[in-house]
Amino acid sequence: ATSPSSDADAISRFQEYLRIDTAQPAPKYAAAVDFLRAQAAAAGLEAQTIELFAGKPLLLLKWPGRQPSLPSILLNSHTDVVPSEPHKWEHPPFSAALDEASGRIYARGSQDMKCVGMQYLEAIRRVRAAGFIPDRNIYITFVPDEEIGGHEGVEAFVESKEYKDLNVGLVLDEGLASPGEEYRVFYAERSPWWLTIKAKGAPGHGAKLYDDVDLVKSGEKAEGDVVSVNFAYLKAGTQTPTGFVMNLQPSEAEVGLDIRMPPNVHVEALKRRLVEEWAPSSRNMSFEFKQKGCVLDNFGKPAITPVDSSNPWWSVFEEAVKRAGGKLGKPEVFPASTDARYFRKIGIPALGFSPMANTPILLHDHNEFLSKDEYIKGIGIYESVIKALATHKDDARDDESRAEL
Ligand SMILES: CSCC[C@H](NC=O)C(=O)O
Ligand SMILES: [Zn+2]
Ligand SMILES: [Zn+2]
Repeated sequence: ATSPSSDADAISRFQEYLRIDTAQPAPKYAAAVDFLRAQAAAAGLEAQTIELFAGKPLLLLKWPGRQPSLPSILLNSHTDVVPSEPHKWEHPPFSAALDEASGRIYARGSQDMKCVGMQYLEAIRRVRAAGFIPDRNIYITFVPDEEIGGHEGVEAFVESKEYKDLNVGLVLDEGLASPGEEYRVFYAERSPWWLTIKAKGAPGHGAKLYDDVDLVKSGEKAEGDVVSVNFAYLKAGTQTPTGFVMNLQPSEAEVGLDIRMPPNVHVEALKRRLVEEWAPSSRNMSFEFKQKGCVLDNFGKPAITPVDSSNPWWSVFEEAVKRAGGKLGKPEVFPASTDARYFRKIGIPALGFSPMANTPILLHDHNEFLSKDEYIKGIGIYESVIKALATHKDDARDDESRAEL
């Protein structure tokens, strides 16, 4: 049970975390980890800082279970946030200003995803205080660098001895806010392919004609189910203090494309198109991937976490959300990318879930906010989810797959 005063304390702690400027490209990771270690101590959790790369600490917390040989649960969140344009915000992005009238807390990271990291900790404090002890080990990770691809974060972590020792059975990671009353949950995601295409040609008179770069925009279907191709930038032309020169054929042009690939997409067809149509070398064009996420897992299958009876964790999760009074929408493919892909790639089931209903989707946007009521409700959801996932069900009526848990 929660009291208004403990809720108020939880909100203050959330604001404190939000006030730490962990924006890329220079996140204050040390400050975040110091704060989180203090929170972990208050929640009675064991803490270990793992620095696989200098200056990129990954905080691993542990709540030991009664039966440590069971597969464990890993609750993941990233500590970094994307940059912001402060002058376009109503409240400074690291003020965590609480608008009293609306109850909204404004901050970069309020949705993506400092809320989730703190909600895990608050939920654990509450279920511990109520005397709950998990059967399986519960781990909580606070990871760096998700927003820049996770290469020196979770991608490296899942290959480490530290990770392998955890015997992870299920990962929870981030999802998205939902403007409606149903929470959203994600069982897969689109892979990021960040592509630059360069065109080279002879400089000279601007009246010479060259072909344009042929670019495609995606059609409209479910957000996560289509390939999307978005311009990130276009770099060309010759600039002088008075503007771009019109009658000078540039010798180089470059386009940056943010491509997102759904897990079931026909990768070879797109690659062929790229080589033959978008950047043919016969036209002095070249391309380079700045990011190229895997569509398939290490076993050659689409990197998807089953959300049916073949995945015994799924029904436990689904029922726990319901029990706490939450409604779940139909499981979706995450339209962007998260660290969950690195777990799915090595065959570990991972669900993307950020319990924010009745909330506009503002991740990476100006004036990102979360209302304090939704934040507190989310803690209640995690209390239910953590208790359910932490409990070993071995009664006879359960099917074989459930028994494996
Ligand atoms: C190349 S990984 C980038 C990860 C980032 N994640 C969430 O916004 C994204 O742009 O989807
Ligand atoms: Zn995120
Ligand atoms: Zn993000």
